Amino acid sequence: MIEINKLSFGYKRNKKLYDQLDLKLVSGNIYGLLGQNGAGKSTLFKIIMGLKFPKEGSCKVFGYESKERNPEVLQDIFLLAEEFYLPDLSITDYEKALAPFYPNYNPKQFRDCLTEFKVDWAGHLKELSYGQKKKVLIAFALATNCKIVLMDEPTNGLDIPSKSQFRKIIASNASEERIFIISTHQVRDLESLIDPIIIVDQGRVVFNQSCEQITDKLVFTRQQEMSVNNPLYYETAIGNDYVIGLNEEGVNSNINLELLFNGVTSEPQKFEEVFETLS
Ligand SMILES: Nc1ncnc2c1ncn2[C@@H]1O[C@H](COP(=O)(O)OP(=O)(O)OP(=O)(O)O)[C@@H](O)[C@H]1O
Repeated sequence: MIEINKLSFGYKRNKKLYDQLDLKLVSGNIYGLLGQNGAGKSTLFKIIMGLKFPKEGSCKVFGYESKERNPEVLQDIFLLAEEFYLPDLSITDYEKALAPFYPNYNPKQFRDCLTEFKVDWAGHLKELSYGQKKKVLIAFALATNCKIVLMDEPTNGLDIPSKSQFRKIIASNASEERIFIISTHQVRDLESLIDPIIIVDQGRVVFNQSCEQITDKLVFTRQQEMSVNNPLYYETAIGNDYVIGLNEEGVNSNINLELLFNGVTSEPQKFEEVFETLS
């Protein structure tokens, strides 16, 4: 549904942010997009939305080049940006102004989601806190029923109970026809929701695996709990060694996303080899 082929992009002429990027994203998934600050996550969203154009290669959404900004594509794709502007309107006027762009918009879904988030839908946007504004945008994004929903750091600014509500709401809105791509640094907020995991680093996708593939091939443990020979990656914390090893014994462990991210970004080749040789 989203096909990126040999895409190169840079803001400056002589400096490429992405170089020959290949990526295929299919419906029925809630992708987690991880990368260090400046890795290019927001830029990738802009390219998919047709807000930035590839310098080389292509980015196709539903078979159309995203740079063409085809209206049929735009009515089925929604970007919740990390930084956003909301006009000086009541929530209902905001809804009235934007909903007509989305043919599958469902007003009941919008109100139900706001009620779940404890935001009064009869309120005014200017009177809301940052977190409440974000909840309005999340609710609106879901109510558009767009087939592709891109969310840039959606849990930033949400309070603790809202983060688990967010996971619940996204999971209940996911379907075989939709693609969610959620970029985040708050991996703990989204553990158990995002799958597959994509990691971008230095202009390329260094990791793109489903959680099943990850737990099949890797084991996440503490050296004190299970002895791992030749760990792929380890971190020492107070009194503990957190380890990623090869899952040679067929053990079922929980993915430690923070550890995985640190491992893949510090030694991408090691992880690439594991997933290439074992697949
Ligand atoms: N409009 C712009 N003009 C020039 N450079 C830009 C522009 N927008 C982003 N960049 C640069 O492109 C790189 C990627 O930025 P981007 O915002 O896509 O990263 P990100 O992965 O989303 O980062 P973060 O996790 O900090 O939000 C950064 O080095 C940034 O400085």
